[in-house]
Amino acid sequence: MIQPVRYAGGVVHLLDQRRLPAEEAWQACSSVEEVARAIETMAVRGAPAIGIAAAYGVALAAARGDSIAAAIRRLSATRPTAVNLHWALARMESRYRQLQAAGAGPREVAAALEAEARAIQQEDLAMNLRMAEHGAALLPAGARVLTHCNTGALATGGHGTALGVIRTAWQQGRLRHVWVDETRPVLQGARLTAWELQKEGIPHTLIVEGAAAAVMRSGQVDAVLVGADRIAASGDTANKIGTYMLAVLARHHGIPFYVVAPWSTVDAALPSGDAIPIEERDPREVTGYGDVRWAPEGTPAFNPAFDVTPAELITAIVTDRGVLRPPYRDAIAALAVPDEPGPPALGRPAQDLGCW
Ligand SMILES: CSC[C@H]1O[C@H](OP(=O)(O)O)[C@H](O)[C@@H]1O
Repeated sequence: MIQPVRYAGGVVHLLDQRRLPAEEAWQACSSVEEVARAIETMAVRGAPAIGIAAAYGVALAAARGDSIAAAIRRLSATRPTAVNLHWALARMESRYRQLQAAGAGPREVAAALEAEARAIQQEDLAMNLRMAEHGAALLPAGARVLTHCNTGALATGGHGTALGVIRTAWQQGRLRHVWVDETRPVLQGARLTAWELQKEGIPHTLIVEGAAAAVMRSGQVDAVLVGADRIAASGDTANKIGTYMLAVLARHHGIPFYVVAPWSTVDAALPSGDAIPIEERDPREVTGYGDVRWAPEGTPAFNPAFDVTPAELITAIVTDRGVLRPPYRDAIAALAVPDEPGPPALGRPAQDLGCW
């Protein structure tokens, strides 16, 4: 099974997703700064996977006797939209406060924080497997689905979210074909989803985003499956740029539009999608790729990494706790666990936890 994040002996090992599919290269991060830069440059990416990487970054800080507070602050500042990152850091912070209150020494703290990060990773895999069963049951036999970006094992603790549903549907013999959106500008679909599907022999066809409407109109799509980076209490969902466009197209063509995400992606404290921070990335990701520039030098470009799909365009939200149907505010409230640690309120910097 593909696991893009590993940890051993105070080093975070990341399968460098910028270099896939050409080469499977691992990056060894021996400092919090290296982990933070790997998240910012998308060497590791995908909402759950960056949460897992950040959690191991905190464990790495403890193993090296570095400031936990400084590590959490730095890692919190890497990418704003994916709530899993902030949820994971809040959980690591909470565990560290417990250890401090108990008077734990440095070695005990390091071991406990490594165990907490490993639990986050293992729980994510378990959530994905549960979610995939819920999602596959929604698909007709012989389903032809369209998916956006990469929501597979590369983006999570394993198996995947939307792509996890696709994997499970394939294993159950319910899936016929996958339309893979290339997903400009970083091409997570063309580079990463195609790589994952090819490795498992799952039938798929790569398309440019601009072809999605025609493919839907041709009657060759039974469902659209996407992941999420943050789901507000209203059900409004932030996901990779281009998702909102697919939701509008799916509604126009009468095709079910499913969001698939673990509960760690739900930000129940956020009333609506209007307040979800949308990461803006380097315009050079739009004007070219790597060393190749296709727009004229100096061309202005707008590069939001995500957009928000209004809840009314979402047929169902598939989570590890079950399938949510509208009205989502009620459905989310019904599944929320009272006093469950959630992500910090938007914009709250990591509290100073005190340093050694
Ligand atoms: C299960 S991954 C969720 C989400 O993360 C991706 O964003 P990025 O590649 O920028 O990290 C994409 O929005 C996926 O749908």
